[in-house]
Amino acid sequence: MEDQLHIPQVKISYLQSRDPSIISWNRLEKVRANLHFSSDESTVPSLPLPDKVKEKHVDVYLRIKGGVECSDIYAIEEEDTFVCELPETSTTISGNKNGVQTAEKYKFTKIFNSGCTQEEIFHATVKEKILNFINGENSTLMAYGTSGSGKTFTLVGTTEEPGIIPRALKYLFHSLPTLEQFPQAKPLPNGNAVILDNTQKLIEKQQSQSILKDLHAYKDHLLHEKAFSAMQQRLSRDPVAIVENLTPIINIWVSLAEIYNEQIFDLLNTPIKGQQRPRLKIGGLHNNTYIKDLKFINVRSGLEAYEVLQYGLQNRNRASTVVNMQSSRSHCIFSIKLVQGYDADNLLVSSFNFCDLAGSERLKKTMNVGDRLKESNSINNSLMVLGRCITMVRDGQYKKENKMPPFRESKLTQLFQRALIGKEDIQLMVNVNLSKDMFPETQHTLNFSAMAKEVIIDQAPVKVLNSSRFLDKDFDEEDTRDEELDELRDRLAEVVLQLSEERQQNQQRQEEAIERERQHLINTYKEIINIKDKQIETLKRENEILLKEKREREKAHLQSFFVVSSGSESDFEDELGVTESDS
Ligand SMILES: Nc1ncnc2c1ncn2[C@@H]1O[C@H](COP(=O)(O)OP(=O)(O)OP(=O)(O)O)[C@@H](O)[C@H]1O
Repeated sequence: MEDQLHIPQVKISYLQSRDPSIISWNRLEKVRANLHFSSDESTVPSLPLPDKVKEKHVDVYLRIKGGVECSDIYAIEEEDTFVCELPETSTTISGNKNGVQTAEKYKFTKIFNSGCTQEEIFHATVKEKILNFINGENSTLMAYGTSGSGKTFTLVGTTEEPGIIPRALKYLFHSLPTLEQFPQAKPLPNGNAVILDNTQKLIEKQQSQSILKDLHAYKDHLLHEKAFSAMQQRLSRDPVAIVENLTPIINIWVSLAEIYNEQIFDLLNTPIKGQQRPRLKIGGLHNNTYIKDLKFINVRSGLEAYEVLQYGLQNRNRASTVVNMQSSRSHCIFSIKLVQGYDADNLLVSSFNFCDLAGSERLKKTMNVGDRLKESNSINNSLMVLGRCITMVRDGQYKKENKMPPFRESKLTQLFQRALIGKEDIQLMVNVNLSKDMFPETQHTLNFSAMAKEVIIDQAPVKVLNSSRFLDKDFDEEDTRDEELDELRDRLAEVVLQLSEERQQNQQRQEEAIERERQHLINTYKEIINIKDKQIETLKRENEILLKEKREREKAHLQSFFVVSSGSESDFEDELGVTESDS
């Protein structure tokens, strides 16, 4: 049985964008770097290839939010073990629920206490990865945590305390020589690159200049510029990496995308006035998923890249919620692409993705309604899918379970599936707020990170020196099929949404009609009751008159009878007084 499971069964997925090396989850096919040299190899100096990376686990860091009072149920042992005392009713990750007070231990690559500076965090996490990036390795850093736990602060930071991204940009550009005025090669979304002709060079230059010009019109632009130059000065004493064997072509490009309510938008694409920002689709190509039509902007310095980031961030969906005044309502992906090489046939593209995930939220706590509630549902759902994918990848690696993680159930996991299965370098920055009232959220976050920490990265980084022969046209057929599937899927989602909206509207209409009918009946019955009340009043009055008349008649009758029998009217009056009071 065991042996049968190990027979590779490579099935071509027509749901593109699944990594073809995924055969089953207990077996990840080993794919070795695939280098394409079309010209005489002896005349082309080869690009540096990293050594085969030893099997290792995903790096998971824990950052404890500063400026909040920490609950005393938490403790840090050494620099990598986080201890959490669980109340009797809690369930541990190992499934314990025995009514005994237990403590759960969580291992991290490193724990950053609330007093750690942004600089310390950068040095311990991303700095080394930047060198791997220059060597052609892809890398992803994801910031995960509940809303308000400090994800954006860790990645982007503030003008006084710049985060990992501006520091990474500074470090990257200082490790490279001064870049050419005009870009020579541009990355394609599908992972390849093309050499630009003179006209294209001009167009690309204009694109980046127009974005920078737009940004310079913002009033707080100067603040960013000052903060970045202040930071550059502060870091100028830091050792700068010496990178050898750099190629004649070196270009850096950046992009910024957001996944908002399961729709992808290009934050560097300013829509024409009055129009909505277009929705982008996911494309798939062999072992690569990418965002189609995402704009990449050429940058020549850390400052330029940082400015482009700031430009895009102004367009990000943010809103004030109960837990965070400036809550990010979307997952945001800032990508840096490095294109290096010699000529059209020898280009290498590496990417570094920084992913600022939207924070998970407890709906009860956030008390969100309307748009905020819709966003919360979408955020929580995609994070749940991320958790399920990580758990299933980990179970596949350890328990040899043969299940396909549900990558396609959310745009986020679809885009990062290659990194999530451990075939590319991925780091997770887990942000927690250890205040007492955040206990359930913190425990959930810790359990998530424990799963992620166990995922094995078992693949040497794949390097592909592309040839222009392998550009778009070769993949047209696959792309078209993908596009058709994407369109069908989108159409289906739209129809489902439309149906559910119509059902809701119908229900609302029905409820309104019932309410109207109810009100009508109430009013009708009220009127009937009014009329009846009036009739009763009239009857009462008539009855009283009749009674009075009758009494008058009887009185007259008695009077005449008395006069006839006794002869005195006054005697009758006296007698009547007695008679009336008696009666
Ligand atoms: N380590 C820290 N030290 C000081 N202030 C912090 C720290 N972490 C976060 N903050 C502050 O807390 C607030 C919320 O942080 P941030 O916006 O980064 O949270 P987030 O996790 O990105 O939230 P969301 O998911 O809702 O966008 C910000 O004002 C930020 O400056």
